[in-house]
Amino acid sequence: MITHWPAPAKLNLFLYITGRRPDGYHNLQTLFQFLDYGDELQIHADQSGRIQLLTPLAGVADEDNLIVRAANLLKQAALQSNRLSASAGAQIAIEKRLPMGGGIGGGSSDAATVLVALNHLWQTGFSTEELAAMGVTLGADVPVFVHGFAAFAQGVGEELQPADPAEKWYLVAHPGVHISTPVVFGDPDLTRDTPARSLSTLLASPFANDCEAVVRKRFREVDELVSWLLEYAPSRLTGTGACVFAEFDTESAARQVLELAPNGVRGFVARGVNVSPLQRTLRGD
Ligand SMILES: C[C@](O)(CO)[C@H](O)COP(=O)(O)OP(=O)(O)OC[C@H]1O[C@@H](n2ccc(N)nc2=O)[C@H](O)[C@@H]1O
Ligand SMILES: Nc1ncnc2c1ncn2[C@@H]1O[C@H](COP(=O)(O)OP(=O)(O)OP(=O)(O)O)[C@@H](O)[C@H]1O
Repeated sequence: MITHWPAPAKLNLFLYITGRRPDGYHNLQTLFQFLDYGDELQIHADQSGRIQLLTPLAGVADEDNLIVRAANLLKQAALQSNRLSASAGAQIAIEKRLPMGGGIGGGSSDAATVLVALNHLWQTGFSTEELAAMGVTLGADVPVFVHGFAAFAQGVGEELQPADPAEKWYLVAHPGVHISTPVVFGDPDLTRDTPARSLSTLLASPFANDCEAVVRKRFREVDELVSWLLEYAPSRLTGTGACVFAEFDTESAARQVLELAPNGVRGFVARGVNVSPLQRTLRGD
């Protein structure tokens, strides 16, 4: 019985905005890779009929917590298709390591891990596609975490195609500011007209993030952090921020720079991986 389930972070190695849909959502071309670093969940299935979160998150009501929402979503879908009895329940605890709202996918990854883990523990037999379809209702990034392979994503992030980018070492740093995703996507100066390109063209071009210019303009802390990291390595924003990452060939090179980080900057060093730690756990690797 698996009891410990990883919820890894992700990076958007590149992120381009190719247009805006009538409903206001943006069409993206982005390359997702996982990190071998993240939250860790302990999950025990029981017969209490209840989803119990043993470790509430500060500032997030339990019913809004993506962990609880994902568990309830799976349970409802399983009840409706007669795969589960109403007495099915779970106790879930999380060791939260990922900064919230950092653009490294913490909440989405927690949700995906709960979907995959409870589908396994409750033996509800949903396919990966079915879990991803449930997950996208919780957040645009949940499907990539459910599938568990590095991916080139298009549409609003739901069209996934497996990819195999180099597995570099990253210094991921948080400048200590909160950045709201809708505010970035709503900025009038956001670049929204980058021409769509093929994956092979994108892989052969320098990687960039179309959100970075407006985020650097609005947040001096991000601007300064990117400028500082660029002195050492190729560096940019992930998602809509606030985290930025710098890319290195070795772990020790990344750690050396982390030790020099200015006051107020929190960070960690992790390896980029193309198969997610969640997939490895499920496969028993
Ligand atoms: C930018 C990424 O971090 C790339 O990985 C994600 O697509 C963002 O995913 P997320 O934080 O889960 O965002 P969601 O909760 O799905 O969307 C938050 C808000 O951001 C805007 N939004 C989000 C995704 C998208 N493709 N276009 C948008 O315009 C919408 O206003 C939406 O209401
Ligand atoms: N389990 C959870 N972990 C983190 N945040 C959660 C969780 N449940 C709900 N939330 C809410 O979701 C918000 C966004 O959190 P998250 O860490 O997923 O953002 P993010 O890293 O910006 O995600 P993305 O990279 O997908 O944009 C938080 O500010 C918090 O209010």
